[in-house]
Amino acid sequence: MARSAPAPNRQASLDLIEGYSLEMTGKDVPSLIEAKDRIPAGTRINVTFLGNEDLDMRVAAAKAVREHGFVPVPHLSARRLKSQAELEEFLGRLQEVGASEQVFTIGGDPATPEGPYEDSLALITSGVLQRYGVREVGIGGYPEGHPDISTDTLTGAVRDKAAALREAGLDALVITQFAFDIDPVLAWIDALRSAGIDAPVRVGTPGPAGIKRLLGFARRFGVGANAMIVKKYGFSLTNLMGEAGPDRFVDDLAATLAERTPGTGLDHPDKPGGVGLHFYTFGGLGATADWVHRFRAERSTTDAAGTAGQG
Ligand SMILES: NC(=O)C1=CN([C@@H]2O[C@H](COP(=O)(O)OP(=O)(O)OC[C@H]3O[C@@H](n4cnc5c(N)ncnc54)[C@H](O)[C@@H]3O)[C@@H](O)[C@H]2O)C=CC1
Ligand SMILES: Nc1nc(=O)c2c([nH]1)NC[C@@H]1CN(c3ccc(C(=O)N[C@@H](CCC(=O)O)C(=O)O)cc3)CN21
Repeated sequence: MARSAPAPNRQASLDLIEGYSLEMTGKDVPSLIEAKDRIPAGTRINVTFLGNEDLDMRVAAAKAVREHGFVPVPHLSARRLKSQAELEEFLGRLQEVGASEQVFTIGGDPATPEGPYEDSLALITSGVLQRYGVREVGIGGYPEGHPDISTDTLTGAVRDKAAALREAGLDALVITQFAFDIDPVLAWIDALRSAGIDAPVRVGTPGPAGIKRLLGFARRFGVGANAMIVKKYGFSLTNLMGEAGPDRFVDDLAATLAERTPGTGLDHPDKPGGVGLHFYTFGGLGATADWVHRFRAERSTTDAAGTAGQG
């Protein structure tokens, strides 16, 4: 039986949303330019490394992120890199545009590697990243597992990557696969902390988007979306028209984290032990930026007593 979340806690929701990060693809530069005035300066924006983009597009996207006053976090997809030379070319060009300090290393969807890197650990231990000014490395986390990879393998991989980053003197953070259900996310954060990993966690969160599109990505990436889960999230499988936003997901996650030992959980997402949000902008950067503004406004209103009340 699903745990019922505590009553919404406005301040906790506002704390959790602080310092959120966004994700865009190499094709989303027009969307970034359209939305740039509604995204807080200094926001971290990840740039995906998908099969249907090329290096020029990825470098141009990271450059645009930097030029508009945000922090670019380019993805390095281990299995999609054809050689060390390609990795060095990509990192060199990112460094030239001031976009190599923070990267996100990811295994890469190909079933077999296209080059020398089997997984994201191989990129971290290659010794190449530091040579191009990389200071911080994001790694993936899967509260609900992965369709092609066992949970034991994934757990071992997070541990090995965190250890390798510590050894290499690189900062680490974990960005989780998106979810519609906070229970597996909270259990996964507890397991990470019990394993002694205090890297900040950015919880993957679906930005507002069409319900059909959300379900399409959930199916493609192995994210739980049964009738009970999506009902808690705020939509119904019997009506796939319309849009859904993460309002309840963020409120429930924030209120639950806030109930925990003070000083854990809701610390700023860039501090060890902290938890923040990473939005997968399936419906567009602008739609996600607008959603954040509305979400904040609704929770910043003061009640009759003139204070930002609880719940
Ligand atoms: N969480 C996210 O936001 C994203 C996740 N992914 C995908 O998640 C998967 C895991 O990536 P990481 O967490 O960096 O794992 P990883 O690179 O740390 O690898 C963990 C283990 O899974 C194996 N593995 C990695 N990719 C695989 C694949 N495509 N098929 C079968 N086995 C694979 C590795 O050999 C290793 O033993 C990759 O397929 C990656 O493309 C891709 C983009 C974003
Ligand atoms: N296992 C796994 N693989 C992934 O590639 C992946 C995840 N998980 N977790 C979430 C992120 C987000 N990802 C994506 C992938 C495509 C679009 C997207 O908007 N695609 C456009 C056109 C293609 C493009 O713009 O690149 C689309 O309309 O599908 C967004 C986020 C990839 N990601």
